[in-house]
Amino acid sequence: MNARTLQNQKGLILENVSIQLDGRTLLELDTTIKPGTVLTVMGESGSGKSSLLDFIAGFLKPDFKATGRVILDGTDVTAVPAQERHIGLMFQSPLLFPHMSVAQNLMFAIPSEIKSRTVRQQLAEEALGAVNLEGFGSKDPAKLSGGQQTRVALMRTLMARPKALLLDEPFSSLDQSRRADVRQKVFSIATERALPVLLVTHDLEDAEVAGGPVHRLETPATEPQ
Ligand SMILES: Nc1ncnc2c1ncn2[C@@H]1O[C@H](COP(=O)(O)OP(=O)(O)OP(=O)(O)O)[C@@H](O)[C@H]1O
Repeated sequence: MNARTLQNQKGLILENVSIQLDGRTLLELDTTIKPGTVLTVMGESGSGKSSLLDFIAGFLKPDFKATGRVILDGTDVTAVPAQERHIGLMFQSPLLFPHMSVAQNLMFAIPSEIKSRTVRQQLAEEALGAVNLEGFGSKDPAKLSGGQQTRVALMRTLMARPKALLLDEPFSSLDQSRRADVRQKVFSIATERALPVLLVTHDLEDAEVAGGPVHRLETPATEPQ
């Protein structure tokens, strides 16, 4: 794809991506995730799901080699440092900072261009309201339930105004009813903000609700040591 064609491409393009480990190809993927749609990636343990996310986010471990390009909203970000890619990540564990209140966790992610403390506080409050956690700002994250922490983590990821979302089993610590709620919230925010989303999950229901294409990674013939 030449530079001029690239400029008009919205969404996340994974162009001829190939990841190798110890001289063997772990996975290959060539796809486009359109704005507001979810690509679900499934695969057995060891098939390379985390490595694929690491590559897209910009921190593939040095033991791996990769070729191909990551193109985000028309810009080739393959060689751009992770912190400048504007890609939001969410993992199985919420990973909230334990020494900060819930509101401080949220405000930490707000871009530094927004300097006004009042505005930052207001954005944090609005974010909590969006996931039905009004009034939780002053709480210690450790005192929240798993589902509440996951909702805060989701909003913290979104506060940074990412251009794409990579979700690595983000709902797996939630019980069934909370899982459905949080999942719905994530997908509706992604649609509202026209974010391309790559979701790694083992749950077929997640894939069904996401409604987008499903890519299955091949199981490695032999588990590398
Ligand atoms: N730092 C590393 N050095 C060498 N090999 C690694 C390293 N990290 C992971 N691997 C191997 O690379 C392969 C792919 O790992 P990866 O974590 O991407 O798979 P995964 O599909 O995410 O697995 P899981 O579902 O168990 O998290 C695995 O076989 C793993 O053992």
